[in-house]
Amino acid sequence: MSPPVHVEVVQKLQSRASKDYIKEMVHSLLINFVSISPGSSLTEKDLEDNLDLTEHVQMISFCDIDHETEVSVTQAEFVYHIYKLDSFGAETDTMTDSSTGEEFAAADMWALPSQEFHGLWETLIYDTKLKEDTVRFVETAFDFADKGVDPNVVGWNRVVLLHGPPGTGKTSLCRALAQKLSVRLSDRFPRARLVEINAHGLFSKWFAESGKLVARLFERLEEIVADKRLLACVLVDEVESLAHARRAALSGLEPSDSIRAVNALLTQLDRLRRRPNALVLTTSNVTGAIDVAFVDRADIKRRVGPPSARATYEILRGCCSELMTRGVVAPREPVFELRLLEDSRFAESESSRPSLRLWEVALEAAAALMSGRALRRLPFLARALHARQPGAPDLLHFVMALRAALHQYLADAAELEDDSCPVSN
Ligand SMILES: Nc1ncnc2c1ncn2[C@@H]1O[C@H](COP(=O)(O)OP(=O)(O)OP(=O)(O)O)[C@@H](O)[C@H]1O
Repeated sequence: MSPPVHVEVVQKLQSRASKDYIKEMVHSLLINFVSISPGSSLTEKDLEDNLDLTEHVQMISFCDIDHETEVSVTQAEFVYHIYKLDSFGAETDTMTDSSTGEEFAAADMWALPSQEFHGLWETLIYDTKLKEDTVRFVETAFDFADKGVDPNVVGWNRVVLLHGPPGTGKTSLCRALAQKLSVRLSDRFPRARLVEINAHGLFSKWFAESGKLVARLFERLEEIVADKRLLACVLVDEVESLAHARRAALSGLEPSDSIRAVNALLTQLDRLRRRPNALVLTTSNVTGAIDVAFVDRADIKRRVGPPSARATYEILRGCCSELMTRGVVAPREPVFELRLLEDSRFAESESSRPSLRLWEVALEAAAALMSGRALRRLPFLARALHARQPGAPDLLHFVMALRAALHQYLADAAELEDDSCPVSN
């Protein structure tokens, strides 16, 4: 039997309807469809003919984790996730250094699913199964925890490490993953939080105070995880900074307080990962071994690299579509899916020309190992510097401007390298 299709339904904040009522309405809509396309969504505009639905529903999305191709509705089993997005944004947990009175952000905290991360999952494009695998790993780990599988017999844990070069989407993927889990696991965990620990900040300044700060931070975390029906995702970005701080302390460059603080943080994280409702997410820009024993134990370790040519094309295609939707590039015309270009054997026609030029830009950018972050900046540079006419450029002109922006970016990066400065991606 094929896996169910997960249908994610965002309920409007002001709607007071019950989840069951919404589920029934959405189900009655879907059974009239012939097939469902995983990864696609229905926005309010698509639903505007159905007044009942538009009163309560903001968006319906079909999850692409379990299916790659169209699913026929007659054969589909639907699993519904009805949720509202939290619109309060991050709550910053500030701490005060008692010796100087200075405040600094020790952690940011979001209630999930959050408005801020809505749609983030879809914007991240990898052509390996990185996103899907990561969700499955974590879901399996929660399932093992639920069933009481002894981790000493079958090795598993809920520590994720994403490592790779800067700007490749590691932090974004951790946030998107936490959001996705808060939706998919909402039966088990009706409440969810994401806590981002500013590890770099914790250890960069107040070494003497760090130990106390860590202790206070974890007291708060303990309060959060004490609620067993709450999914607590704790993100530690640039986890290698812990190893650096420890090494610096060991070599006598930093006061010995710092080593105690780093060790305290690692011990606390280690304790946290044993809580059945906690998930520890870590990222690192260091690709080799990170000398932090705690991270060594992560079962879920994945390298996140710069986007391939295919993923690059998809990222730029999404940027072009967004700019056409907003009228920055006009008129609206199709940017072909790569699959369509391949089906037509890359034959050039009036309508395929912009897509073919875009594919050439993607090939060049991927060959230069350009990061996702740098790619997402190219359209802005293209419009600002290389398509400067007063009116909106058409798609073909805009793609040529993208190519010019890419060449300028590569030339600037080469110059920076000549000056032996690290290139910021
Ligand atoms: N594969 C990708 N697909 C789509 N967007 C991407 C991809 N990789 C990076 N980006 C975009 O690049 C930006 C930076 O991503 P993010 O900060 O998550 O990267 P990172 O790897 O954590 O970087 P750093 O290590 O420097 O913090 C985000 O806006 C993200 O959407």
